[in-house]
Amino acid sequence: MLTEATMWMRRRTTTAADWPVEMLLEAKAAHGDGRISVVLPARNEEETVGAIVTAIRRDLMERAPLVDEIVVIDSRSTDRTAEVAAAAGAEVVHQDAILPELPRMSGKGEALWKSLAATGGELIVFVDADLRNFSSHFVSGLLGPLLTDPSVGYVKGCYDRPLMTGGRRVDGAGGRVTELVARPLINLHWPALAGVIQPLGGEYAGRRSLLERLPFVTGYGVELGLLLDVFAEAGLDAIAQVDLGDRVHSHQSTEALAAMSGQIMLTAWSRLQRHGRMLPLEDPGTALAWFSRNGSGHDVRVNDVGVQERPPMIEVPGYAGTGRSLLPER
Ligand SMILES: O=c1ccn([C@@H]2O[C@H](COP(=O)(O)OP(=O)(O)O[C@H]3O[C@H](CO)[C@@H](O)[C@H](O)[C@H]3O)[C@@H](O)[C@H]2O)c(=O)[nH]1
Ligand SMILES: O=C(O)[C@H](O)COP(=O)(O)O
Repeated sequence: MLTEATMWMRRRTTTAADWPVEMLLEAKAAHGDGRISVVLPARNEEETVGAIVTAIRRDLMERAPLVDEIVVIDSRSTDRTAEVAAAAGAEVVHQDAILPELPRMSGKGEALWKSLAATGGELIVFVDADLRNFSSHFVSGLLGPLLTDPSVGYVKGCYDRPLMTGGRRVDGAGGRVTELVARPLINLHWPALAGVIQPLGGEYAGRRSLLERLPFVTGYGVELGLLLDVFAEAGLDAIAQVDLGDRVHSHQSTEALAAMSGQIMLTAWSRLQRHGRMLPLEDPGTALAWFSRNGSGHDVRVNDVGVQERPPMIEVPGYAGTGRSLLPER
C-alpha cells in the first residue's frame, strides 16, 4: 500500500482495549471536564435503539461519569423509536423540532447536522441506532484519541463486518458499498486516506470545534463528505481510527444500497471539484434507474440520488459554539 497511508495507520490506529474507561475519566478531568455528547440518529429503529441507549447509560453515565448526555435524533420515525429511546433514558429530539424555521431536508446527514444544534458537548460521538451487537466500548474506544491527544480532531471506528443472510453469518462479506464504491474511490483519488478501514462506518467522534466548521451532506454521503472535508481542513494527522472489533447491523436492500452508492459517488464528485482536483465539463446526472422483472419485460423505478448539503453550523444565526440555545423549550 501507499507509504503515506501505511505510516498514518501505524501512527493513528489503536484498539478499544487501549482505552480503559478509568484512563478516559482521568483524561477528561485533566482537561477541565469538557462535556461529552453521544448522538444516535434513528429512523424506525425501535428494535435496537433501546438496548444501545441502555448500555451507554449504564456503563458510561451511571457506573462511570464519562458521557454527559445521550440524544436520539428521531428522524421522522413512524414506529415506536422515540418512545423506546426515551424509556431507555435518552433525550429524544425530533429532527424537525430543531431549527424549524429552515426549509426541511431529509436523510441521515440532516439528522447529524441538526444534532450539533441539539447537544452541548465539546466532544460528540455518533452511533448508528441499528447496531445489533452494540457494546459501550464502541463509545469509550472512539473517545480515547480525542481525550488524550489534542492534535486529533476526528476518530473513525473500524471493525469486521459480517453479512447476515438467511440466518447465516458470512464473515467479511458486509459493508458492500464501502468495499465496492467508497474505498475504491478513496484509493484512486485520495490515496493518503486509503488506510481508513471503514470510511462509511456510522460510529465516529469529533471535536465540536471542528465539526461545526464543516458542511454536512444531508443523506448517506455525510460520512464520506466529513472524512474528505476533515482531511482538507485539518490534515491527515487530525484523523485517527480505533478498532472496535465486530459490527453487525440491519442490512438494506440492494436497491437501497444502489441509491446510497449514487449519493456516495456524487459526494466524491462534489469534493473532487471543490478541493480543486477536477475540472468538470458538465454536472453529473442525479437519476438512478432500478429495474425489476415484470413478465417478459421490466418495470423501472427512478431514484433521485442528488445530494444536498447544509452549511457549517457555525454560520447558522444564533449558534454560539453550543447548540443548546437553538432548541425549542423542553
Ligand atoms: O433518513 C435517515 C436514514 C437513516 N437514519 C439513521 O442512520 C443510521 C444509519 O442508517 P442505515 O440506513 O442503517 O445505514 P447503513 O445501511 O447502515 O449505511 C452505512 O453507510 C452509510 C453511508 O455512509 C452510513 O451513513 C451508515 O452509518 C453506515 O452504517 C441508522 O441509525 C438510521 O436509523 C436516519 O437517522 N435518518
Ligand atoms: O457501509 C456499507 O457498505 C453499507 O452500509 C452496506 O453494508 P452491508 O453490506 O453490511 O449491508
